[in-house]
Amino acid sequence: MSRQTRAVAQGTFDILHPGHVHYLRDAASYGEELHVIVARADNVTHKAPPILSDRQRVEMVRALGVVDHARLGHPEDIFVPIEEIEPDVIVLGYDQHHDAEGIRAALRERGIDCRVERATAREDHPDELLSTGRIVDRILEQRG
Ligand SMILES: Cc1cc2nc3c(=O)[nH]c(=O)nc-3n(C[C@H](O)[C@H](O)[C@H](O)COP(=O)(O)O)c2cc1C
Ligand SMILES: Nc1ncnc2c1ncn2[C@@H]1O[C@H](COP(=O)(O)OP(=O)(O)OP(=O)(O)O)[C@@H](O)[C@H]1O
Repeated sequence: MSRQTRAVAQGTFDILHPGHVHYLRDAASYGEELHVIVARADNVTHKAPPILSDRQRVEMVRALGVVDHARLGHPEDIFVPIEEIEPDVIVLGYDQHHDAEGIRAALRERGIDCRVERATAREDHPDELLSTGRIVDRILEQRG
């Protein structure tokens, strides 16, 4: 029997919101099995560090119905989990700072045969806060 096609999504996933659910559903539509790599807090250097622990963020992502497998990322080399998962496609988030061409080049260099696609954004709705940063700001405004 042929194996299921694997899609990979990745991110910090600190304080889950419907934007995360949209991304993971979109990523899941690229394959039959969705694997999620949760960034280690030590590697989140491009924005404020996550509020919740590595362990808690992985547990919450793993509990989502759309997710088949979730794991904590590697401490140093983001391509180690990719080599282990052997995905058919990596789906970048709509606003993820990673450059798709740069990732494709790194994959080629390592001999990994895998597509790189970009997910769509969830449309803003007046009753939704679709950003962890904005949720934290709202908490500080209302409870700080
Ligand atoms: C293909 C790919 C693999 C990744 N693997 C890891 C990893 O092994 N360990 C890790 O800490 N972060 C990993 N990341 C996450 C990024 O390093 C970065 O922290 C992540 O995009 C979080 O940013 P965001 O929440 O703003 O999207 C990976 C990202 C990509 C695109
Ligand atoms: N509104 C949204 N629509 C679609 N995808 C989203 C949305 N918000 C987050 N994502 C995606 O979810 C993944 C993880 O996002 P991340 O953990 O950085 O959350 P965030 O809410 O964007 O954080 P912050 O507000 O701190 O920047 C990223 O790939 C990101 O593109």
